[in-house]
Parts: sequence; C-alpha cells; structure tokens
Amino acid sequence: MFYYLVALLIFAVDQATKWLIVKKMELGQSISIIDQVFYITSHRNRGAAFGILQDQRYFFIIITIIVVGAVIYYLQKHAHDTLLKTALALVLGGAVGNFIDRLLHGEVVDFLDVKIGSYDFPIFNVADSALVIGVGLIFIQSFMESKKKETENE
Ligand SMILES: CCC[C@@H]1OC(=O)[C@@H](C)C[C@H](C)CCCCC(=O)CCC[C@@H](CC)/C=C/C=C(\COC)CC[C@@H](O)[C@@H](O)C[C@H](O)CNC1=O
Repeated sequence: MFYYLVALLIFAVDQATKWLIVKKMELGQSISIIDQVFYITSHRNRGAAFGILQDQRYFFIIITIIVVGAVIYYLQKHAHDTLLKTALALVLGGAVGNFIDRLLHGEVVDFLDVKIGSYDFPIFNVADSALVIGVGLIFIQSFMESKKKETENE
C-alpha cells in the first residue's frame, strides 16, 4: 500500500509541474537555470522518448495500460524486495503521469532541458525521470539478485 502512495506522489508532482508550465509559460519559451547546462523550456511531444513514433497516441495508451497492469500485478504478487517495490512504484507513477497527458491532450508536456556540452538532450519531464530511475533500479535489483544466486550456488 505504501508504494502506491509513492506512485501517487510522483504522479501528483508530475501533473503539478506540467500544469505550472502550461499555465505560466508560452510554448517554446525557455528560462535559463544554469547557463549552458540546465533550462526550463516549455515543449510538447506527441511521440515517445526522443520524439520517436509521433502521433501514435492510441498505441502509447495501449502500451502504457500493459505497463501499468504488469507493474501492479508484480507489486501485488511477486515483489518482496524494498528496492524492487520502490522501483515499480516509480515506474507506475511516471507511466500514469504521461498516460494522463496522452489521454487528455494527445501529447506530453516536457520542460526539463539539459545541455551536455554541445549535445542538447531531449527535453523531458518528472514522469520520464521517474520512469528512467525506476527502470534503472529494476536492472540494478535483478543484477544484485543474480549475483546473490551465484554466490549461494558456489
Ligand atoms: C522515459 C521513457 C519515455 C516515456 O515513456 C512512457 O511514457 C512509457 C510509460 C510509455 C511508452 C509509450 C513506452 C516506453 C517506450 C520505451 C522508451 O521510450 C525507451 C526509453 C529509453 C530511455 C533510455 C534511458 C530513454 C529516455 C529518454 C528520455 C527520458 O529522459 C529522462 C527523453 C524523453 C523525452 O524524449 C520526452 O519528450 C519523452 C516524453 O515526455 C514522453 N515520454 C515517454 O514516452
């Protein structure tokens, strides 16, 4: 139950920040936070990561429903490890955050604009961050699990 509250918190922060960007900034407007490194830029994406598959709204909605279903099933049935449950809560909160954008508007609000040297990383949002961190933690947890099994079998 606690992990659903974590997901709800991620979802609420994601939606609140997107709402502020839509209300307080013009599309395309950019505010420098750390010059040459970090900007808040009001952007919309009708695709997935890196803007792939533009305008595949219903495809993304279906994929997200599958992702959310799998995460809830796993949270209920198989996840016992705190790290894994936290990771799944991050993925759940992030997936639902972008899902609501796609369902209501057919596009996702992005605003975190990071420039790494000359490379301008795709503008993303809180939901994307939670998704990437959540998936990263799942990889770390499964790697740790396999290491533990290896030492047990020795
Ligand atoms: C993070 C998953 C993207 C997120 O997936 C979602 O919603 C899920 C729940 C539903 C998708 C339809 C299905 C997952 C597709 C898999 C995927 O995408 C592989 C990603 C690899 C990963 C390797 C590290 C890149 C990460 C990139 C970015 C995130 O950087 C922090 C840049 C984000 C910007 O392009 C921004 O415009 C994106 C926009 O906000 C819409 N977001 C989505 O589609």
